[in-house]
Amino acid sequence: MNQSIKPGDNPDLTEERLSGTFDTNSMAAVIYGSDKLAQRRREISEAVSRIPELQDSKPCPFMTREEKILEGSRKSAILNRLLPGLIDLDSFEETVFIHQEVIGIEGHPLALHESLFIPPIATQGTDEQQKKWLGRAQRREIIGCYAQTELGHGSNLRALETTATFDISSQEFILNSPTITSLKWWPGALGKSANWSIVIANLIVHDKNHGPHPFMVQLRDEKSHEPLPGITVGDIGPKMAFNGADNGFLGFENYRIPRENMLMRHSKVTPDGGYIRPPHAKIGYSGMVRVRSRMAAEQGLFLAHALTIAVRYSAIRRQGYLEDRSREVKVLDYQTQQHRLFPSIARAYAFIFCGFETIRLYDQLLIDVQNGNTSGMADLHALTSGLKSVVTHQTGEGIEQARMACGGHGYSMASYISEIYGVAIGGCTYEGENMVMLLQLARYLVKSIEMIQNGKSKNLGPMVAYLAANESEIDLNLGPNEYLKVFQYAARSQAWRATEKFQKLRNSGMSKEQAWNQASVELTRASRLHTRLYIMSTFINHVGSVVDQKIKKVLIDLLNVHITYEVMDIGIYVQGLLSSDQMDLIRNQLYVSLETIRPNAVSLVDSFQISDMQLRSVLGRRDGNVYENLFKWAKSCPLNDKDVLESVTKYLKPMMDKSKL
Ligand SMILES: CCCCCCCCCC/C=C\CCCCC/C=C/C(=O)SCCNC(=O)CCNC(=O)[C@H](O)C(C)(C)COP(=O)(O)OP(=O)(O)OC[C@H]1O[C@@H](n2cnc3c(N)ncnc32)[C@H](O)[C@@H]1OP(=O)(O)O
Ligand SMILES: Cc1cc2nc3c(=O)[nH]c(=O)nc-3n(C[C@H](O)[C@H](O)[C@H](O)COP(=O)(O)OP(=O)(O)OC[C@H]3O[C@@H](n4cnc5c(N)ncnc54)[C@H](O)[C@@H]3O)c2cc1C
Repeated sequence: MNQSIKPGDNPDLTEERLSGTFDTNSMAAVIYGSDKLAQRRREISEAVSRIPELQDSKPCPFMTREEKILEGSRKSAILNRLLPGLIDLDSFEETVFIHQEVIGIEGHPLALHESLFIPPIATQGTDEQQKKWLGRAQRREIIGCYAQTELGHGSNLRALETTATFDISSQEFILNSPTITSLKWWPGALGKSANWSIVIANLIVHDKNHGPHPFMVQLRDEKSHEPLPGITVGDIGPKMAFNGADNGFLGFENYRIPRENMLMRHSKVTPDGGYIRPPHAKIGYSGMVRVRSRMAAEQGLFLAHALTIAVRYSAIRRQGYLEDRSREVKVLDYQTQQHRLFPSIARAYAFIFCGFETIRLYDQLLIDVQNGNTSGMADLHALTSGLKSVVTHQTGEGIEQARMACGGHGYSMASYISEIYGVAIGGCTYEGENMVMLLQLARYLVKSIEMIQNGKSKNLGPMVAYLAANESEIDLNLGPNEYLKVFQYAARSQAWRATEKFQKLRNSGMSKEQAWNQASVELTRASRLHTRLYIMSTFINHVGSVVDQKIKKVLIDLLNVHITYEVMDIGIYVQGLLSSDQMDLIRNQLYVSLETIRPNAVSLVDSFQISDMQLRSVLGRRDGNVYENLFKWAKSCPLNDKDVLESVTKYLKPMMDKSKL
């Protein structure tokens, strides 16, 4: 049963919902991990919809940037008062969810507070530091951000220029931005809202640079909100999207903070200027790993937003004819439309499934690290580096296809897809530019192959064990596991090809860095294939674990769309393995899978259970009553407040008058 059916809905959409073969609440439970979690999302949406002061004052596309920031702040403040009665305050998921529900995806002054400011205090601060700041931050007595990137440096953290020099005599660190390129640039909420920040600066003790470390830094006076002396701070200006957030710049001039403001759970500076190393050199980067580990699920949901809009709209949009010339068909019936949208539905499910898995892996790693075991850090760094890169890229592609699938109306801000696209593709850049992160994973793949070459295959972790296999024939009595083998073949041969290229260049006398650079396109290809293999195998495992048979059946259908599409998409890498007859077979299986999934397409996107409030799309409305609401939306555009604008009276009219003969 599809739980979205209501009286007064567009009959085309109701027809789609009636053709679904499964219960959308049960599917939501599988998507979000449990019936309880899915149920909590519905309860929160429902509760929020009944609170008038949390509703949008006008559609976001009609707001200026200043209005967006004001609206985000207004709602954040109301939420802070109401949160205790609405959500479990200890749940990060519920906190994120309610903010997205109420404020949306365009960012807001507290967007970074929960995800990048509080976690480093909680994981890298000592017990005393947590006692001092955590409660204040959680109550939102202070608003924080995360200032790492600089005007001249982002990807390469080793080149950061901001310094924190220890002054033994005063027991203080002195922060400085020695050059224009050392200004912090980009941190969200820094521009106008935050009064505190985690600042990443090079720790200098006794003239020795110990590299980037995190510091708690007060930026603005807690009473007046004016920048404190020694601080230069402001907003960096409008962005491609995400304009509800005030990304900012920040400079320091001999700005002093107490020694106790360096986050010292792992690295320490003692009062006499001694430096105690962390248990793992990159432990200070763990805040980034945390955010990356959450990005697959987050991005999967961005894709889910765009697909909810495009699939629902495709079910009410009629254009052209198939056999029956008496009525135009739903565009969702065209194979091209299905090919454009259904593999993306499968990807959205796959990203969310493997996203929740990486969140679980991170949480486990955190426990291990707190217990002094850092051995899992390299694996998770490699995995999340690849995953954030592949998922953000494919999400961007999927959202853009969703926009095009909506024809002209997809281009209107009424669809809201352009905003979803703009926000989502920010993910290709933030938390590590995609190419840079793919190359981090490639280091791990190359090292794994070198282990095989050195006869140490048995030391390989489970995620890279396939690199040592030797599959050269596939029995195409195709089930998911055979597809997995095809993908393993592709990922393995590309990883070996890239590694051998790198090694050959090295053996020719080239420096390690030059050889790496000249092999880097091949290396990034290897990283993508490895990651896509991981996504596919997680999807297969997840579907295998589903108990409800009706849900399992439709997820198997979706998995078939995924595996056939993915293998067709990497055809060039499997030419040595699959014959052209086998490729034809897979292609036909894909077409059959598209037909099989067709009756469930609307129910599959309904199962994401994204409310109208959160979706903010006229095209994607749950009730499917698009045309009358598009007309209402257009009429409410501020340009239509007057019939004759100043642009006409001041310029166009005089121009036309002058042009009259
Ligand atoms: C109120 C609630 C609201 C909540 C809102 C949520 C809303 C959700 C919707 C969100 C929508 C929009 C939000 C937008 C938010 C945007 C926030 C963005 C923030 C940022 O971008 S912060 C800045 C991020 N910056 C980066 O990521 C920089 C990338 N660069 C690096 O990480 C590093 O420089 C590097 C890893 C590329 C290289 O580091 P380097 O020190 O030079 O090391 P290498 O020499 O390359 O490698 C040496 C070895 O170290 C290993 N290594 C590297 N990193 C790690 C690690 N993290 N862990 C373990 N090991 C690591 C590396 O593998 C090498 O190992 P090897 O020698 O090969 O064995
Ligand atoms: C929406 C948004 C929000 C952000 N929020 C924050 C925040 O809250 N806090 C914060 O500190 N930062 C934030 N950032 C900054 C972000 O983390 C950086 O922009 C990001 O890490 C990329 O760094 P960069 O801008 O220096 O890119 P660059 O490194 O200059 O990238 C430019 C090009 O160079 C290539 N390149 C760079 N190095 C290499 C290499 N070694 N090998 C091959 N190619 C390379 C890249 O692939 C890319 O094509 C945000 C950015 C955005 C877009």
